[in-house]
Amino acid sequence: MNILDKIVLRKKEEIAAAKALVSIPDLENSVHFNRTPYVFKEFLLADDRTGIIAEFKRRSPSKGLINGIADVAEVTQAYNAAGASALSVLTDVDFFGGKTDDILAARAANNIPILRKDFMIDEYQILEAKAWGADIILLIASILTPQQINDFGKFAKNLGLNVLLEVHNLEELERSISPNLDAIGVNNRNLGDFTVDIQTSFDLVNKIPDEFLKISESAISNPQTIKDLKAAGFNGFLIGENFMKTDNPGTAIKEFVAQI
Ligand SMILES: O=C(O)c1ccccc1NCC(=O)[C@H](O)[C@H](O)COP(=O)(O)O
Repeated sequence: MNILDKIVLRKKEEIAAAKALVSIPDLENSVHFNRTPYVFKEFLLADDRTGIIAEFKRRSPSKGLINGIADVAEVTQAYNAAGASALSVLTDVDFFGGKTDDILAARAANNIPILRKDFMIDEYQILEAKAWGADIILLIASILTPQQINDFGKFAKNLGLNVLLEVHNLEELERSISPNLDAIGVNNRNLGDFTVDIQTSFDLVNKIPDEFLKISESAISNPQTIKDLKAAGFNGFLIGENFMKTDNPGTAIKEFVAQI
């Protein structure tokens, strides 16, 4: 069984446990549920923002422990102050060391969009994202059918959330495009074998219809790469490990931004 299959299998158990603990009416009555989410596009294209979606990531299947001590409010505030257009907060517990409280803490500390970064396979998770104060959800093409992408996208849009679709190749892109999406991200990491190649983004950028925001995801560590991706047509750049692996992710993003 590959890692994605393992993640999805465990995710089903995680969702069943969450449903038993917190009902849908409880989610709908939570403090953030009725707030109007930020519009992702406005922050991604703003002149005073960098296009960087800065990720809070403690660990990953490919790298193991990345940062066991960083404080989510402190780091995300520093990302925001450095000009991040949005924050990505991993909420997967077992494989990425995420917590529900991470989104709540990031929400309380910041006034820019937050992506709930997780493996979304059930509408319940979209309701959770809204209840926790997220603005954007991720739909990963390799674990969803085109019908699920369309339906989950519609469900999220009806809640006012922004929707980011993640693809890794042309076949996933072509079968997954739906009107219920705001942005399409090209993941430079192959989630099956963890190999990374920025060329994946350059190969796919012109295949993404211009009505969608274009995001390059993963394995970005060089400021020159941002310049090259921008020139190729990308609007956004999802970066996690490059900042989180340092002793001070806030300083790392500041120094990175000074060079783009
Ligand atoms: O990062 C992993 O090892 C990973 C493994 C399996 C599924 C997803 C994975 N990562 C999720 C991501 O998309 C990245 O956290 C995100 O794009 C940031 O990437 P990076 O800048 O390389 O940390």
